[in-house]
Order: sequence, then C-alpha cells, then structure tokens
Amino acid sequence: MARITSGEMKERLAVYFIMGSQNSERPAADVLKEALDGGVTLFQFREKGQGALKGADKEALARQLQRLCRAYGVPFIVNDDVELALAIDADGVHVGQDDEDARRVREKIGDKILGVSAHNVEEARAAVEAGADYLGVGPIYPTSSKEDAKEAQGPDVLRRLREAGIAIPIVAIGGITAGNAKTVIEAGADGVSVISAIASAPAPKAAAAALAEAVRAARTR
Ligand SMILES: C=C1C=NC(C(F)(F)F)=NC1=N
Ligand SMILES: [Mg+2]
Repeated sequence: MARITSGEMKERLAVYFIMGSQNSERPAADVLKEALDGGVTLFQFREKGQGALKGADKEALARQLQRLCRAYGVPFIVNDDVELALAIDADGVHVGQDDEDARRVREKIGDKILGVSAHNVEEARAAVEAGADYLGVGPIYPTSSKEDAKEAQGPDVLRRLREAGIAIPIVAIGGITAGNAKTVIEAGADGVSVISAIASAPAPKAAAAALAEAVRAARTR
C-alpha cells in the first residue's frame, strides 16, 4: 500500500467524524452507523476523557467501529494510541503536539495515514517535515468536546497557514457546525472535523448529511 495522495486525502477530509464512548449516551456503534449513512468521509476513534475505556474494552470497541467503517469503505483513524492502531491494522493515526513525536510515529506506521494537530505556522511546518498526510487545525470556535482545548483561534489561522505556503491537506476542528462550515472552507480548510455536531445531534444521519452538503456547496466557489 502506498502513501495516500494529497488529492485523495483532501477528499477524505470533507466530513471527518471523531468520537469515542464518552461522546454520546447512545452506543457508539449506533451513532457511527447513522453518521456513515449520512455520508461522513473519514472516522477517528478518540477514546479520551472521564470514564474512557482502557485496554481490552477499548480495543474491542475500536474493532467494532473499525468493522463498521470497513463495511462503508471509510478509513478508520486512531487518536493518540499508535500501539492500538498497529495492533488492529487501522488505516492511520492522529497525534497532537503533546503525543509521540510525529517523525517517530511515521517510522512506526509506514504508509498508513498520519494526521498531526497544528496551531500555528511553526507547528505546521514541523508536521509537514515529519511526514504528516494532513493537519488538524483549531480549535477554530469554542468547543465543548475537548477538556483541555486551547483558546479558539477563529478562521484566520487557516488563512495565515495558507498565506505562509502550507499546502498540505488541512481539516478544521473546534465548534464546527453546518452553519459555519462554509466559512472555514473559504478560509482555506479542505474539510471539517466534528464531534458533538454529529454525536450530540438528535439525528446524527441528518447532521452528517447537512455537513456534507455545506462542505460540497462551499467547495464549488
Ligand atoms: C485534537 C485533534 C485535532 N485535530 C484532529 C483532526 F481533526 F483529526 F485533525 N483530531 C484531534 N483529535
Ligand atoms: Mg492527542
């Protein structure tokens, strides 16, 4: 398997759903199935926070959600936990600035997808050097999904990265909804990533479809 191309990565980043067992009262698999039916293009298993599963329980949930994604042809990304990603042959990993060094992770995962969080031009450049396939940039807006989130940066951080010549696929994260997705795409993001906009929605399928439509409409400008 070769490295994902930049073009395919940008397509996959259109509607990037992220969740774990702590993001919904409902079983994660039920929410994920609805999100996949609604058209999410990429999924990240992020098992964090108060009450997060560990060890065998975490791996069992990961495998269950991975099977669902495989049935829909949607790549399955694991947040933080590189060893879990390798153990279950996930399609990729996402690491933040305080996780394992991106260069080391690239060495461990070979051609799998590598996503890196970046908050500024310096971190973005370092992630590109380390072999990232995409950057997660944000929080763009205030978020309720990440306990230790940094200050919301607004869409301008995306413009600053593009003006600095950062051409790598970028997904915006943090407080994104169907109502503000167009703004972040116009500011330079290739797609949007969400937790609560889908996981906390009364109808996750409709929420995913609305996000997909907002991103599609914004791209055709
Ligand atoms: C902290 C994070 C920042 N960005 C992303 C992603 F959207 F995947 F790029 N995932 C995370 N877990
Ligand atoms: Mg992390």
